[in-house]
Amino acid sequence: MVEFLGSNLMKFLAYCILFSFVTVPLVEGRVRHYKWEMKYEFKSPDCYKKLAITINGRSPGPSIIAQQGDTIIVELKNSLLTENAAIHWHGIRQIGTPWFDGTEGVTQCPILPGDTFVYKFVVDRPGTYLYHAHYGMQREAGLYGSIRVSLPDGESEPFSYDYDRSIILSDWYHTSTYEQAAGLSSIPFVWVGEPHSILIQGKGRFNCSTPGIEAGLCNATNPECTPYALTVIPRKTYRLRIGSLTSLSALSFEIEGHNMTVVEADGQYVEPFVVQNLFIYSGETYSVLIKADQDPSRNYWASAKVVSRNSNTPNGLAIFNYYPNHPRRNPPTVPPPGPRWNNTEPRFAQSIAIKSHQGYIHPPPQTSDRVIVMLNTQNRINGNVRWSINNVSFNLPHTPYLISLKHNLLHTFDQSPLPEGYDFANYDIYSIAKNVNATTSSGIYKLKFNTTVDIILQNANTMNLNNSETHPWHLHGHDFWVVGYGKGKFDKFKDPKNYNLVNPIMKNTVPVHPYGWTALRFRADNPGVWAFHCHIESHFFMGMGVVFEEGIEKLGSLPTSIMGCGDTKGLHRP
Ligand SMILES: O=C1O[C@H]([C@@H](O)CO)C(O)=C1O
Repeated sequence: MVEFLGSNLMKFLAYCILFSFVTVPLVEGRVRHYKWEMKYEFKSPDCYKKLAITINGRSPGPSIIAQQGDTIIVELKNSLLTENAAIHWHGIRQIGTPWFDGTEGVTQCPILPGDTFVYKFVVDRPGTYLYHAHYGMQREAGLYGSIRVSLPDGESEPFSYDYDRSIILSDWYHTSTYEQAAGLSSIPFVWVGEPHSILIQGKGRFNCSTPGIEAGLCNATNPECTPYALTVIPRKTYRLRIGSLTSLSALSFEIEGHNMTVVEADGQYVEPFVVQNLFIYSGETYSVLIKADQDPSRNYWASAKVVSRNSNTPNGLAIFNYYPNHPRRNPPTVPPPGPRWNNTEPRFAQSIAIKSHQGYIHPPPQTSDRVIVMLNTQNRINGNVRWSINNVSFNLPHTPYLISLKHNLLHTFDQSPLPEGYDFANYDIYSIAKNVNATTSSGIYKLKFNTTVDIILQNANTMNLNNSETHPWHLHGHDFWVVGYGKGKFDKFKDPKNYNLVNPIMKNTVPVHPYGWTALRFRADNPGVWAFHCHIESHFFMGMGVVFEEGIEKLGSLPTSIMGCGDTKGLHRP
């Protein structure tokens, strides 16, 4: 009897174990441990020598290559000698770890020179993500890299390819972070201007014969500025993961003679669509499939051109290299000129074309609990040029919100609520900004936990005649559904009726086009404090952002490693 029971019990247990394996795949992944050191080093990414911030000697820094469910540990040593730092993991939602979002002033104190800070978080979804500095304007100095998260073993994607490659597009200035930041906060205002070069995977080419360039600073034969070569085997299909971490520029990317099929955006599968050139804004990532199906006896140009601004920056060039041609052999053709900078139509069209992949639709909630309209304007406040949301320009406090809110240090930031909208009836978005009564604030939007929030980003004219810019807005801690784009002034009665609530794409960064509006919907379901801002580095520096708080009461105690600055001094020593 005992024997009988025993053997059946064994069978039952074996069945349970087997069953649990079948229905609940093991999601717990590996731990991937990185040891990084940030330093200033002289680099010549576009042949011109300049101080750059490197990670382990490189800019772009090392890639994080992981699998869904892995835990990433980055031991980050700040060897910048005299400068603080922080790194944001862009597109990683930090569920349960809001303190490791890496946003200085919002989720942590800066990492002091000489200190090592340990970031630890789970990459819970497959896709293409980024990391970059989130302190002052350090991203401009080259502190960034890419994160690639693959599917768990045995799972497949809704498309196929032979090889997987990643590139980062960026823009590059010969002025330093300090010259830029000081100029932006000076009276009179000194604008950062257009970048000197566009870099493709950290390589560009400045014309060393430009008049006024000091001898010895620019060397056209420096191997550091050899164009990046993407080597391909004829007839194979490549998945190219493209991320933009420009400081300012909106780009159009293309590979001469090759179509690109867009399959992923910001970590979400999209219904595939074919483009000749891809518009990409700072903070966005895309995966495109490219078949190496052209004449294999030569190389082709890959080109990134500035759009949306009347820029004199030369196009960034790389070489799409057909093996076995030499990777440094220039293509026999003139690089493609790219689209006209001021034609917004194809950019709107691309935005509207992106839909969630049919097999991967996460439908949005059909209604929202709160609508916040955000009018984006450029203003002058006390003589400074600033950007404002509903006439309020954002000021980052010295004590990070996450710590202030959790430890009731409420005197550290403005407590008055921020405006939910703007008096649209009386605001002319086509005229030079007239809202002279703009103010600054470090106030935040408190969102009720587990509610659905709509944000309407409304663009307008800047302080210059006939000028409205493109702003890529990035939300930390969430993906949002992009439920609508429009031209002109948003109509709160008419436009919501045309929202796409069937198959909208989810993203973490989205453009608001010149004189247009973009509508987003998200669930406030991730306890923490999250920045939402224009990803143009100078614009965020000039106040173009807001902060959301949700569910903070659900968080346990904060790690003491994020403390030490402002009014948190003393909190970090128990
Ligand atoms: O914020 C900005 O300031 C300048 C210009 O509007 C003022 O000189 C510009 O092009 C921006 O994007």
